Amino acid sequence: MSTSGHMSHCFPFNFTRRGHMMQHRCMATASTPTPLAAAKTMFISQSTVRLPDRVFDPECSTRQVYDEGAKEVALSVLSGINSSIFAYGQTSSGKTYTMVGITEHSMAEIYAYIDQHADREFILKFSAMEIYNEAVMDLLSSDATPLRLLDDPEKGTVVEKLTEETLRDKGHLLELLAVCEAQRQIGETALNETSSRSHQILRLTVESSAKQFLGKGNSSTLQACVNFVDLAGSERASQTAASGMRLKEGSHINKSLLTLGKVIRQLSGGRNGHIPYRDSKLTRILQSSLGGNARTAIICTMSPAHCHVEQSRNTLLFANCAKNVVTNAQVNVVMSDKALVKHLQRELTRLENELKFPGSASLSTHAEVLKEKDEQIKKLEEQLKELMEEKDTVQSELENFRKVASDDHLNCLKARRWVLALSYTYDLVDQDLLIDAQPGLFPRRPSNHVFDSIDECQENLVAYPDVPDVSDEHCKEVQCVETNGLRERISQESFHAQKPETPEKERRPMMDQAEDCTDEEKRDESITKTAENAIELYACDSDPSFEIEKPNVDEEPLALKRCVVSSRDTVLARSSSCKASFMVIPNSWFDDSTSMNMTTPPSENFKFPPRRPEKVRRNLFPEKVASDAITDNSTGNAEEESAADDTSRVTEVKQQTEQNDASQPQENRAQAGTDSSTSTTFESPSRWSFDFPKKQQEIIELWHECHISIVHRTYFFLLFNGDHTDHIYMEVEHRRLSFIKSSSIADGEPNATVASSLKSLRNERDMLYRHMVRKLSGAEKESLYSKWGIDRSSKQRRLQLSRLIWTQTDMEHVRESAELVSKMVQHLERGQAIKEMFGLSFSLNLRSGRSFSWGGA
Ligand SMILES: Nc1ncnc2c1ncn2[C@@H]1O[C@H](COP(=O)(O)OP(=O)(O)OP(=O)(O)O)[C@@H](O)[C@H]1O
Repeated sequence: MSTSGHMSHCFPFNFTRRGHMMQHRCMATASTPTPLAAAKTMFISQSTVRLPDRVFDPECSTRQVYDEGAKEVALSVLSGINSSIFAYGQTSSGKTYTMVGITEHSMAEIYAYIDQHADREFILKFSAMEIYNEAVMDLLSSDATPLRLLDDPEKGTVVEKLTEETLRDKGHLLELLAVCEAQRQIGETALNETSSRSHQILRLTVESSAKQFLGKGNSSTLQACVNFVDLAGSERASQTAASGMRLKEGSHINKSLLTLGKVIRQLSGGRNGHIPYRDSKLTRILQSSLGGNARTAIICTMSPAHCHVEQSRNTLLFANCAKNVVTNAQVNVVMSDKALVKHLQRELTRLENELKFPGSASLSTHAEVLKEKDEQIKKLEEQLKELMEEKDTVQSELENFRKVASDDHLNCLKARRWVLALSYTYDLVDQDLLIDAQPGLFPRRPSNHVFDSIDECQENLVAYPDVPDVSDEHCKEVQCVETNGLRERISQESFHAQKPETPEKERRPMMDQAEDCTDEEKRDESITKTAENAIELYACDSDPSFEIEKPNVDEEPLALKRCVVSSRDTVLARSSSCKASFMVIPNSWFDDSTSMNMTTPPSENFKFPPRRPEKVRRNLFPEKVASDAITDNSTGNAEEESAADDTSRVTEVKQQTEQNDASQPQENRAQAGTDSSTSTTFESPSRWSFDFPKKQQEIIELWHECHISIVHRTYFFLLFNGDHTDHIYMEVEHRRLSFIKSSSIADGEPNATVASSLKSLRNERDMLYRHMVRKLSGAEKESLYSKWGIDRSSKQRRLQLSRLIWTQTDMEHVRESAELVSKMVQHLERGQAIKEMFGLSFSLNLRSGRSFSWGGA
């Protein structure tokens, strides 16, 4: 590239077009109107690969520099992309020499391209200007008047009145180039005898259209310009020995080059802040080429002379910044009105489609949206299923309520029967005994008879006309039995003594008392007798061994006393009515709303083994039984054997009791006899702490076998935790459960009681299932699912959980179940319940406030 020998290197730096389409309104044309000036210009994005930066050695020809560093940029103009090629460097480093060669090669190739593309019509325009001492001069005009720079909103900076020649051919261009060269300010300096004293800008505008569309109104035209810029060289006055005019020129040159350096530096830093295009005419005119819609190549020239090392360094610094500048070159398409309308219509359709389907730009997006919707549908289906399950449960409950409501009358009648049983000695104790005592007074009924239906009950009432009808008010009497019956203690002797001899006229007032609910005392008196006896009978029948442990029955507290039976007490034996009184032990300590088992008639809850009352009677009244055996031959040998067994068992129990009393430490007995409050502790605390786990486990197993209410189990389990005063309650519970168990399978197979209990359990589980939603947090539920082996993805996991509660008898499961239920049941916290309610609550509780409610239910 060197011609004079003192220039050796050339650095072409290409400004690279990046980014995408920008609606850059720019017409890089002169002020002279062109045939396409009225048309609209569109900018179309085009991906362009950034050219590599190159360093050329002194021996490189200008052709090589052009080919490898400037050609692609220069020829971009044929594709509708603006381009610029700069030469930057110190004075006399070969800028002008290089740019002349680059311009010629470019022009030659442009014309060669035009020649090769006959299908397109090209229009080439040429303009030239120089900036001399900060004045813009038209190089194609003889007028030396400086031109003004105008800011056009569409075209950017425009040089006013700049001559733009439409080229006829290549020769015409060469002529104009010659004119420019002639017009340009050149001066002699110490470094260059033909030193350029101005910045020269040669501009070639190329417009091309496909010939086939020309004149049809729908053609589009590519329009772009290429600038060949030969900058004046930076110089030092000391080196150029400039003075006077040359010094002034040098000052302007340096000033404008300084601004160019600032702009390049600013642009290379990412366009942050103000870019001082307007600080010089050079940067103002080249604004679009430096940081706008153009591809740009900068050729930096340096002198190898050692004395120019500082200038060379500055040139390299400039080049280093320039290579980082990024421009936004676009393909400039000028469209006719018709073509523009067509294009805009297409664009409108596209935008409408985007509006119709927002966010659905791609198939992948569609798939994602569909997947999301599917998941939402699945969740909703799951929720719907759970809601349907809840609805079914509630419906079934509603049906139960309705049934209960419709059976209300039935229940009252059943309660009436029970009250009758309580009120009349005829049926209170054992009709067999009464009949035996006063034969003929009452018609005989099967000793173990249990009413199976209300019809039978009514028939029975008809069959016993002496028994007055009891109003529905007696339904309330049932409650009295529970609330008051246990408070009073009636002498067994007086009760027993009055019972057989009570004449009908004496019994009648008792009946009146039962009917008169306004007189509570009288009612209590008549009913509580039977209630107490019922309790005693219960204890009697459950486990004789319990009696053995009792050191002093007379001194036992009331609660205990009612659970302990002496051989004398058992004379009351059981009757169907007695059995009723504690057959209605609530299987479910449950909400009133679910207490259908509460309304279950006592006689339907449990049924005695058919032969059992007879056996008890035989044991207790062997003489009477013997006489009965004479008059009633219906009893067989088996019964006699059984009676003998029972008799021997009672005898054995008595013997054991005596032995136990004898072996009991004196101090214990003394204490038991003097301190009734502590006499409930049958065993020493140390022994009880040893026996408690065993007893507790037995009770748990009995709960399981007897299908006892979950809430009851939970309540009991949480309340009684090994304290020595718990002994009595646990003993009572144990006996109660033992009795229920033996009664429920008395016939060798489960009776209706089991089904009823199971139904109650199911209802409880349903309630648990519903309450889990509100009472348990998501984390708690998740933890339980995993702990109890429930598949967390299962749709019925909550239902499964409710079905697993209290289904095992191992202590860990029991404890977890109790904790879980306590969370869901109101008033189940420790301390809110009283232990006493477990000791003697054996009577019917139709509307008792003691029933536990579900929180929020
Ligand atoms: N590659 C080259 N081969 C041969 N001669 C060259 C070459 N480059 C430059 N010259 C000669 O060097 C001299 C200075 O070159 P040129 O005028 O191009 O420098 P310049 O950088 O334009 O100087 P200024 O900034 O002062 O205008 C000219 O006589 C030119 O012919």
